[in-house]
Amino acid sequence: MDSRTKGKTVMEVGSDGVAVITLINPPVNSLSFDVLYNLKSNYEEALSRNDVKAIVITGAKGKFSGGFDISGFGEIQKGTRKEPKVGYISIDILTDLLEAARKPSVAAIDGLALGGGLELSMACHARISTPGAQLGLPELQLGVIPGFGGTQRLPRLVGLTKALEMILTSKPVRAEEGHSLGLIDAVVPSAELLTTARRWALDIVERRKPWISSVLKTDKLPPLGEAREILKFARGQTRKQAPNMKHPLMCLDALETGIVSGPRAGLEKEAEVGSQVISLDTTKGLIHVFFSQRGTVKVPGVTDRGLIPRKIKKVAIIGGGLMGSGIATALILSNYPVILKEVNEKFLEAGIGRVKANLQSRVRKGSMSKEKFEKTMSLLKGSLDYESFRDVDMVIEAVIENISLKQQIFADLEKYCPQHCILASNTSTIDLNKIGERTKSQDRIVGAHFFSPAHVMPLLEIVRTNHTSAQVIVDLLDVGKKIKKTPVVVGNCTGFAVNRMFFPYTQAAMFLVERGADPYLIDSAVSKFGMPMGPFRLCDLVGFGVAIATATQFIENFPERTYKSMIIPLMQEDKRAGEATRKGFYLYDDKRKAKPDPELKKYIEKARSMSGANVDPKLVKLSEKEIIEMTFFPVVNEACRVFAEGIAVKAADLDIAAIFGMGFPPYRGGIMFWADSIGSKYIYSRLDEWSKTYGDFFKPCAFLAERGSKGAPLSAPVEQARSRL
Ligand SMILES: C/C=C/C(=O)SCCNC(=O)CCNC(=O)[C@H](O)C(C)(C)COP(=O)(O)OP(=O)(O)OC[C@H]1O[C@@H](n2cnc3c(N)ncnc32)[C@H](O)[C@@H]1OP(=O)(O)O
Repeated sequence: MDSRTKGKTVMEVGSDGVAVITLINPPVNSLSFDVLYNLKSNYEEALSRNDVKAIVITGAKGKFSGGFDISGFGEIQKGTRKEPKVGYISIDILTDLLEAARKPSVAAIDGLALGGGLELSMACHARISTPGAQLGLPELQLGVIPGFGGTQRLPRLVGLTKALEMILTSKPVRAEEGHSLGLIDAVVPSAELLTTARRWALDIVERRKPWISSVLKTDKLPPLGEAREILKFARGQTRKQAPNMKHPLMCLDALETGIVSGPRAGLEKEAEVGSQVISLDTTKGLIHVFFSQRGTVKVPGVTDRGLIPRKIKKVAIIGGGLMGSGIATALILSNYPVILKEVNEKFLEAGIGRVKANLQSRVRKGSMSKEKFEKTMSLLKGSLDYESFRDVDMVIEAVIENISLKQQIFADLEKYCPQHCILASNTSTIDLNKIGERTKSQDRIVGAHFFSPAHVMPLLEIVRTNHTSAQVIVDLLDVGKKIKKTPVVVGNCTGFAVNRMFFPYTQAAMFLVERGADPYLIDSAVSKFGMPMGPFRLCDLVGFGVAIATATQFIENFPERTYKSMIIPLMQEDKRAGEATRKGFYLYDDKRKAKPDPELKKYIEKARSMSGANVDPKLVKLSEKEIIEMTFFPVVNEACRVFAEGIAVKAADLDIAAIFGMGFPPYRGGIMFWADSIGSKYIYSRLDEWSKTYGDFFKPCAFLAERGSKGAPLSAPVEQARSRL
């Protein structure tokens, strides 16, 4: 293969007259332009050869195809590749050459057929699959649409309602379900896949099996009036669920055109819309996220040293509170035997009870069987001492944020655990060097910062000190993968990456409110921006106890840029501690529905007089855009510090940390990507102006000042970084 080309296809013609074309582009046989153009020429050759009666398309090494090569979209966006003529792939190649051919084709699907992969198979005249293969159109998740005919063929094969569900949720179905839906014609063991597909193709030639062009099918489509109602409902839902994104509605336009005006018009509309969506900002953001998420496991100097992850056979967790029990749940769900240690019987029972409740909720929802529940729970053992720690491979400490308590625990762990055992702390803010101060095991001390609830939230912040060994990081990355978390490896400091970015966000909100801005308008603007909730609603959810404990760490460590508001401590004094007490910035009813509270004014006014702040008429009347800038530019500023200090090695890691740790909207590409879409010059100038008016909380850091003065991108690599990694 030429080193400049990405993938290829090969064709072999058998004595039975079947040409087998194999897609080859490791690791997932993505459909690069090279693969697609090769496929076209192989296909043309097969059609022209007299010794070929039928064609089978398959993928190399147990995978049909993971879809169009996503980096191709990036090349078109950057202008490094010219986009082919609109409709060239979906109409000229897949419809007019492949589906309309006078020789039939069968797709032999092993492992997966996603996106363009499934669309290619739907243009064939039959599909045979191996058991368990994943079949789906996940394009919307990437900001694009199923643009290789998927908007037209899927509804015709599985019906409009199911097709909408698959396309709008981006969720794949397994081959067995695909078979019952009519998407797959037969499910056969892997060893029989090719022989069955070949025979099926010849059976079509001999008219023993039907010759079906999916795009021409109409039997699964509802009558026009009903179809319009279904699409209207889908549009309403989409507007509600994805108000800041255009591409899902554009995808529905393509679907509707096909149903109303026929498949040819539908394919043309799909091609037109498919080309338009590539240049949407939201699409650029989502594609950036796809590659950045996969990039977090590539840590220079760590994962490029050929280290093999050691097998972690048993894990111990210290502390069965909310975090400890969540972490235990995540681990046993991935088959790790776990010892949960507590200080007394009562706490231990409560901790095990929480794990049980986490699993029982799955049983109630039907996502876990009773047998699986019993089997999973049997992996958990309780303990009140360290005796059972003698053969554990990893310990995760998850007790309250108290430095001396943690120091004592780590000193004990060094005594009881084997030499190779990884000593991890789930601290969310405390410097790991301080935690390990009383041990000699600095090389195996690491942060494993989970987010609550730990068995649900996808991020795992792996915190590395200057002493943590590369092997320990590699081991933890492997555990992260096995428990299905997105890991981000960061350096050691107060708050690490996520909490350091989080902190200015809530602080900015407090600052604005003390100067007269309406907290409920702030929450509403931030939710419209795409965060799951605003900063005040979030403080209520997290609880004021946690908020104050975290704030204390920041006040101690970064006093020059900490805004000290008394709003939360004043409410806490009055036994308003957030959602758990049914009162915080909001009032909560029995169903936990939040309602604004007029009494809040009282606390704000008191806090204002304590801090000596005045109502600022300009800040009272902020537009939504200004609210977003004043709450998120301080986050960008802190992210820049984190990046410049080498706490994060890549700006893209901060994007992933912000998305999975803070709930930053993925379609904005993450905090640094979003900042660059606005421009460093503008962000710098705003922060600079605010810092002159309102003080050092807004002061742009040196990194932002330097890049802002040149208008340079914030996410460009840091040269000669004082990397802590
Ligand atoms: C009009 C048509 C449009 C389209 O078809 S758009 C594309 C639609 N397809 C998808 O959205 C599928 C995206 N890929 C995935 O969901 C997953 O991947 C898989 C389920 C296919 C495999 O998952 P796992 O086994 O966990 O591997 P991994 O780490 O996600 O990926 C392995 C490497 O494969 C690259 N990759 C995967 N899919 C594509 C693709 N479609 N185009 C380009 N690269 C792809 C990744 O980036 C990574 O690469 P590295 O090892 O260098 O990190």
